[in-house]
Amino acid sequence: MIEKNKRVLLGMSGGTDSSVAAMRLLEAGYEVIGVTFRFYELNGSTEYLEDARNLAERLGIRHITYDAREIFARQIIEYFVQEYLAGRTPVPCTLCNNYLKWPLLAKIADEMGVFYIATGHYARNIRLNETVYITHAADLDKDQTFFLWGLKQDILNRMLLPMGDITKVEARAWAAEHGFRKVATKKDSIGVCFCPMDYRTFLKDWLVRNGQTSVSNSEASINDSQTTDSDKQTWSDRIRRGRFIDEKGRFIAWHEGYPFYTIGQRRGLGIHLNRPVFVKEIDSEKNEVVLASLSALEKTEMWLKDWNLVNQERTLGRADIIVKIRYRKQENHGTITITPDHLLHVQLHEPLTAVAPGQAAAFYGDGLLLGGGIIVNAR
Ligand SMILES: Nc1ncnc2c1ncn2[C@@H]1O[C@H](COP(=O)(O)OP(=O)(O)OP(=O)(O)O)[C@@H](O)[C@H]1O
Repeated sequence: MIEKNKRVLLGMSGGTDSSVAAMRLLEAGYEVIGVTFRFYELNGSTEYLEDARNLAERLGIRHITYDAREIFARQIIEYFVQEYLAGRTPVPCTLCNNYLKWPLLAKIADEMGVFYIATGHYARNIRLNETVYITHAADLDKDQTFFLWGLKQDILNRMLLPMGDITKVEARAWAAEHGFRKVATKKDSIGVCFCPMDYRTFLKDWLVRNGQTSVSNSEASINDSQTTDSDKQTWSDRIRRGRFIDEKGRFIAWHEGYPFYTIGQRRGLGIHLNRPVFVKEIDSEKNEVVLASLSALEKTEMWLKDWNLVNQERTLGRADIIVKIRYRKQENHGTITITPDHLLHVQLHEPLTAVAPGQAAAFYGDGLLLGGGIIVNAR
């Protein structure tokens, strides 16, 4: 058991939030060690590493880098692509936070004999009767609790969240007042870190690049050529022109390939009808995308896998649980139970549209983040 001293390992991305978090932890009297994970480098840029290093140097704190590119590529990027290829909607940030970022922080902290771990997430935590819960940030606009439902007590017990009590505007002002102009004026990161553009462009690039990788491997070894051909076949097979159909199976128009559409999507379908239509279903086997009116997308029940509940008593069977399937403000009410095959069943009290398999649902009650899971099915 590591002693709870005033040492903390902080994830430093080089961005405003984790930089201000470092300053706030120092001000609170902690000895801060910064770690920057190399997850993914957009266009090969390592400016974030330099920024984190420079800041650590200015603050006089120890800084290390940790190369997590391989595991990130496998666990997050490949999962992201495979989910779209399976006709589902992935949640890479949720997975990264719950299964990669926080567990890595804990692992490295353990190796260093450091108890506390921290990030610049906008969230707070609170201990109630020996259980630690995540709660909303003071800045509700920036609240990131939605991404943290999978964390368990081993992590929650050690978390410090220095940005939970301040707003982003205050964070920028704080950095500026302390003479850190670059930190104060950094742009907010938007969307998924490895895919800030439209995911369709990313998907196309990734598939082409991975197809090409196989080709170049086969050039190195002639014996590989058969595998390569079948790989190429798989990609081109999966992404090909298909049919937009209505709920009765009638042809509406051609689409570019089912992975380029998500449930609930209205824009960018490339078709013009005299009524608004939305993606209702994706059939990856048949390469068909069902379009329907918004009301046809309404669901009142969901089943979740890979779920986590911080406290079952506070969550199960209660009628006032808030269910969120989006990071942004949307919220709904539901009753949650465990099914005999160990899924979570969510009975929604008001219908929700655009519920997509693969997405996450998070639960809140009494102002606490109570857990969540990955949507397998909805009706
Ligand atoms: N590459 C990284 N290395 C170490 N920690 C990271 C890294 N990326 C993110 N984090 C940690 O996770 C937190 C949340 O990251 P996220 O990218 O979701 O938010 P953000 O608002 O862009 O944060 P920031 O302004 O600090 O970049 C960050 O504040 C930071 O503590």
